[in-house]
Amino acid sequence: MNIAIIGATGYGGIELLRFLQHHPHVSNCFVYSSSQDGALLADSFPHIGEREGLILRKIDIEQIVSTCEVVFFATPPGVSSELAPLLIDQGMKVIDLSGDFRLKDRTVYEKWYKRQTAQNKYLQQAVYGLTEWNRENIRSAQLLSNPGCYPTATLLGLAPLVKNRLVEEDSIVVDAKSGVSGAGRQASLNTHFSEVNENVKIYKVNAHQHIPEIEQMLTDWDEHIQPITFSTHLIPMTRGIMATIYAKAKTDVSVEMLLDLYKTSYENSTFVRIRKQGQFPSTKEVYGSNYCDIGIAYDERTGRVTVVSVIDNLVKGAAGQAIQNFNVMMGWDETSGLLFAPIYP
Ligand SMILES: NC(=O)C1=CN([C@@H]2O[C@H](COP(=O)(O)OP(=O)(O)OC[C@H]3O[C@@H](n4cnc5c(N)ncnc54)[C@H](OP(=O)(O)O)[C@@H]3O)[C@@H](O)[C@H]2O)C=CC1
Ligand SMILES: CC(=O)N[C@@H](CCC(=O)OP(=O)(O)O)C(=O)O
Repeated sequence: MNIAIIGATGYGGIELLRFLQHHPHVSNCFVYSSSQDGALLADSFPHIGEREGLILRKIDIEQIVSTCEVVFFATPPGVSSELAPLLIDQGMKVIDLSGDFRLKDRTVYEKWYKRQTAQNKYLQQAVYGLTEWNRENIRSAQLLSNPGCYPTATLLGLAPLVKNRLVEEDSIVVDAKSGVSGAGRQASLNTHFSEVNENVKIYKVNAHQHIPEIEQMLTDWDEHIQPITFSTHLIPMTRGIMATIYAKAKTDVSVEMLLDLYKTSYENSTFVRIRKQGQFPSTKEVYGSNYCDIGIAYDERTGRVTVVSVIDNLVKGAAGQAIQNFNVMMGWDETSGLLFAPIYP
């Protein structure tokens, strides 16, 4: 199968290439750029090596349709909403790593992203790719909207609690931290070394674009769920997200019962690993891999559950989950090309 990657000169795009070049069902990856037509991808990323000979091509829809079967977008907001419909209308399969197709209500997208997105019919057609909880719909998807990095960690951590109505609907608080690669490769004031090093910064307080994405999924699972408190922090590391989630239990629960529930919920999900009682994951334990590791505690004094969920933002939070969804869409083993162990230390 031939694959197109649009946005290959960015972090999400180059991570897609890292996995897809070794994928058992992919023969060729073609890489596209809006700014570097004809250049070697190795000029942007010398680590891939010039011998790979990957030349960046101009984004030409007709050329892509005639060469490739599946198109991945790893582009900033506003790009896929413009280009993906042209591919969809010609029967192509599209997997979008951006937020353009994640929110079903255009007015909600416009409020949080402060820009326009695609026509409603494409938003309704898009299938949300939180793989572990939407496999049936993903199998028949033509337009796959890959979840955001923070929503992936948060929703995988919350799903068993919310789906089983175990927590008070208005009690969910998420404290999340991310490495700097989550902001992409382009330099900015907020992400340059001396701003980030030896520093922890909270950002987009009560205004993060992932809040409506998380709430959309939670209310699909339980319509009574109330708005959540969700805070994001930038921390001095390259990759990784930790979402620490707090919620008040509705009924008497125990940590043993919660661990059993999580293990059962994810028993058929290779990429979600539940820690033993008293053990909690750290971001390095999933670095470079498609795993989401989860630890759980219950405080009998407060009646609150704490869930700790970690992922690599560029893998399970972006390229890895996109390929997991690609595998499901194509009817292959969900883990194809993805069973790399985390890099440790
Ligand atoms: N980084 C992360 O951890 C995650 C990112 N995402 C999402 O994935 C997408 C890509 O993110 P990331 O790789 O980090 O971003 P980067 O900024 O690293 O890369 C984005 C790439 O998009 C291309 N691009 C820019 N403008 C245009 C345009 N007008 N038309 C076509 N291509 C364009 C650029 O390549 P060129 O100039 O060569 O065209 C650029 O290299 C974003 O929407 C992001 O929100 C989702 C989850 C996690
Ligand atoms: C560290 C950092 O800046 N992270 C980004 C995550 C970007 C992302 O995944 O946003 P999309 O919803 O557009 O895909 C942020 O917080 O906005």
